[in-house]
Parts: sequence; structure tokens; C-alpha cells
Amino acid sequence: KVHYHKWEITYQYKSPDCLNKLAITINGQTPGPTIYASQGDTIVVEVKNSLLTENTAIHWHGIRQIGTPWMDGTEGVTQCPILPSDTFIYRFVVDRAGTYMYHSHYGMQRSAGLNGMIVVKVPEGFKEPFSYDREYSILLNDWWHNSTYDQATGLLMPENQFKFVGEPQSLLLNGRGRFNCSLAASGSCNASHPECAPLKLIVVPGKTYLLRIASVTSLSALNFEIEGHSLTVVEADGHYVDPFIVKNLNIYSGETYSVILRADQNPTRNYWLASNVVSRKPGTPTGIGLLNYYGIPHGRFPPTAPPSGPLWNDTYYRMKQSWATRAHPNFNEPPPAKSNRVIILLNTQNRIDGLTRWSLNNVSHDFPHTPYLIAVKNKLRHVFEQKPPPETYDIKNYDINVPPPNRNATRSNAIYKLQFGSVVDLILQNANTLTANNSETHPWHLHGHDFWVLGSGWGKFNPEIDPKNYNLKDPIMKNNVALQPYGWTAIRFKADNPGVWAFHCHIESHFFMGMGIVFEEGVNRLGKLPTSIMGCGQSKVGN
Ligand SMILES: O=C1O[C@H]([C@@H](O)CO)C(O)=C1O
Repeated sequence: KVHYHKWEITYQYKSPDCLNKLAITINGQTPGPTIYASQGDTIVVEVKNSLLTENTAIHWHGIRQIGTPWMDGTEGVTQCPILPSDTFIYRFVVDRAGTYMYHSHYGMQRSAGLNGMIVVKVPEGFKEPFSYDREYSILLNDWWHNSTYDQATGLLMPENQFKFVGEPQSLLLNGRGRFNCSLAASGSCNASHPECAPLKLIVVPGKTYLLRIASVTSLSALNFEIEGHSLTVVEADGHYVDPFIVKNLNIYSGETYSVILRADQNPTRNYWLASNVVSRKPGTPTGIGLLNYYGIPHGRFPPTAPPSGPLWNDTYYRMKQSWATRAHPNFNEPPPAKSNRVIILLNTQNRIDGLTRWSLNNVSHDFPHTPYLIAVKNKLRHVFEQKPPPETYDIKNYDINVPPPNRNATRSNAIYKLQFGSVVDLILQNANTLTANNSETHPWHLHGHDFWVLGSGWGKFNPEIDPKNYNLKDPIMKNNVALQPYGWTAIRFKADNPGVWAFHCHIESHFFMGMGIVFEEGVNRLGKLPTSIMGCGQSKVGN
């Protein structure tokens, strides 16, 4: 089955948290429309860029694009940007049931509102390993009142004027938040604007619900809780989980989970849905919504205060959830026992020519003006640096617990060439930022593949000892995984999807500041590239 969508991207005045500001919308909406399909279906999205003065590109996050790497929507990697007034047609197959998302992959546009969800149902006749009466989707986000131009400019200021995006003003549930209007300039905020009426999930006592939850945040790691109700985790990033029960769910930017909710509490009142910041010192009020028991007026707020979530800096609490997330026994596809290559990536914050940047093994990533896929396939490799980036860092001598002794890094647009079909381990090693006694959480997202999460731990990864404790039995497969402060995370994947693929921190500002790398694999196996992805840099006709 083919699902056709016609989208027009425009700026509109919106009030997602009651404060009126410009947002990037799809057909006038932010978040954009949810894409529904069944496994094996084809999605066609005709995207018309009506932004007037801004390019765009849309990434289908979690869809592996097997055989269609040019449809991944990653500007600078898989396509040229879609110019204002131009139309680009995305066409791809959703080959695995699950919960996914889409968002802009151009500049910092994701933060401006260009995002939404993708729900892929199991094919006819197939039964999921859990049951429910109906389902709801919940897209979690964070939201700022200044513009992404303002944010990007601040990030590009030299050292003493550097301005970080800072903590968001609001947390949104399905695009709905609640800023305290008494803090806003008069006339700009309307507490009873219909766009900021809290999300309400109506439940019937005794019934069971599947909640598909995705986080498209630009900065925040979140904790999602439904007051008084436990949640059973059953899916993560499109893979079935050996079910486990949580009081609340930690979810990092770029992750999706499905949980089972039973409407089994006192049905004579409503309950809070709560989204709280974790892993950074919160400066944002709890994002709220309502679990509305059928028959209770949906405007009736609970008599209690919304849950405030776990302690923001309780890293162990969050690690325990990661360790509990394992493949469902009936859907377990264990990884190859050995890998062909191990790439260790030290995550540091650095300075380059006075600018604040993030680096992997002391290299901060830049993108060439000609997308890599076109450069590699069409013999234009000269547009990027050919000396490969480093495979590791000085494990023996580098102290991850203090700011980088040599804070200067280099910039490069070099990429890693992977042997087609090989098995690759990536070890993410966290470290102290430029600020003493500070290390941050980074959610890492791989395009074009799912990876096995082999393990994670505290302190410095030891290549002799830690691999002995990898979970090779039932690791979950994901496309997004958290690297905790001062910790390490090990993942394994098969380089079996011809194309060029980004692997990056899913924090919008960190990616903007160079926190990513790029892989090429099997590009010679691809047929002719579609000309629709071309038209910039060296890929212009006539070049
Ligand atoms: O990239 C970042 O910069 C700031 C801080 O490290 C420097 O101001 C911060 O919290 C980030 O995540």
C-alpha cells in the first residue's frame, strides 16, 4: 500500500505554550501530522518548501532507508537542501513495525517546530507480544521563546560572548505546554488559547492502552510519568522489549518507547501526565497533561500536585532503566559474537579559534557543501578531507575527570569508510566538559541502521576488561542510545546498508557545534543517484 502526503512547510504564528511566536509548521500544524502505515507500506511525502528565506530537509528518524539512502533527508550527507519554493518528493518503505518520528535535518529547524511522529503497525495477521484496547501517541518536546537564528548566532560567538541556548521555557506534550503568562510581556501570552489547552488522554476504567511515546527534544532528557499508574515498557526504537514495569520512563532526545497503561485507579478523578527534565539541572516547569477517566469533566484538574520526577542528577536511576531494556525472547536477534573493527570515540567540549565546539577524539565535524553521498558516488571525493578521522584517543593518559588539558581541537569533514558487511563496534566515551566537575548526557543517533546495545558503565572504558561483560545474549536493538556523564556506552552494528550515514549527538545545538561523525559503506553497490537530491556545491549541473 502506498500512502501519499502533500506537505507545505511555512512559518506561522503559534501558541504551543500560550505564548505567541513564529513556528515552522507542516500544513499549518506543529507538531506535523502523524504518519500512519503498516509494515511494508510505501510512504510518499511531497514537501513544498514555502519558508520564503530558508532551506529545509526532512529526516525519517528510525527508518533505515534500506536501498534508498538518498531519502534519509540529512542535508549535507544524503541530499542538497530543498530551496524555498522548491518541492522534493520523499519516497521510502517502512519495513518494520514500531514507533518512529520525523523532523527537519537542516540547521536547527527541528527546534522551530518541524517535527512529528510515524506509527507503523504490524502487518495483517501478525500479533504483537502484548494486547491493548486502543492506542495513543505522545510526542514530547522542549520549547524556547527565542528564535533558532538567535540560538545559532549565540553558539557561534567567540569564547567570552558565547551564548548557549539554555534551558527551555516549556515542555510540550503533543505540542501543548503551559508558560506562566504573568511572566510574559503583555499581549503576547494568552493562558486560554486553545493551542495550549493541555493534552487529555481519555481512558475507560478497566481498559488497557498502548502509549507510543517519542522524544524530539532539542536539548532535554525527559522523565515521563502518569500519576498513580505504573507503565509496562514493551517496545523501544521499533524493537520489542522483554516487558518490565516502571513508575516513570526516562526518554532521551531521539528515542521512542511504547508502554502499556492500565486504567486501574480510582476512576472518580483525573490524573496528571508529567514530563520533567532529567540529566541537566532543570530550569523548566513540569510539562503537564491529563489522564481523563471517562465521565469525569476533562477540565477538572487533579487535587494533587503534578509528579516532579526522579532527582535530575540520579544517573544510576536512569542507567538501571537502560540495563533493564532487553530484547523480547521471541524477537531476539543476538549480535555477531565478534566485531571486525572497534572505533573508540572520546566526547569532549573544546575550543577552535575561540569558538566553543564538541569533538570526537579531538576532531570537530564540519559538513562539506556537497553532500557526501553525491561526492562519494559521483567521484567528487575531493570536496572533503581524505585523511581518515582517528579510531581512538590516548586511553592510557587521558584523564576523563578533568577539563581537556589541551582544549584546542581541529575541525574536519573527513568520514569513516566501513567495509561493506563488516561488524563494527562503537565505544562512546564521555569526559569532563570545559567546566570543572561537569560532564553532560549525550543521546547518540545512528542513521541507516539499528545497533545492539552491548553495555554501558561508569568511568573509563577498558578495552581489555569491559568487552568481557558485553551482553551478547539479548541486547536490545536501537537507533538511539544515551551516553551518561563520565560514562561509556558500547554498541555494535552491521555495515550492510549501502550509503553514507550520519552518527551524531541528537542534541540540536551539540550537532550544530560539530558533535557527529559520518560513515560510508558499499556506495559502489548503489545504482544511479536520483537527480532530485542534487543541485548544490559540486553537484550543480555543469560542474
Ligand atoms: O554545549 C553546551 O554549552 C553549555 C556549557 O557547557 C557552556 O556554556 C552547555 O551546557 C552545553 O550543553
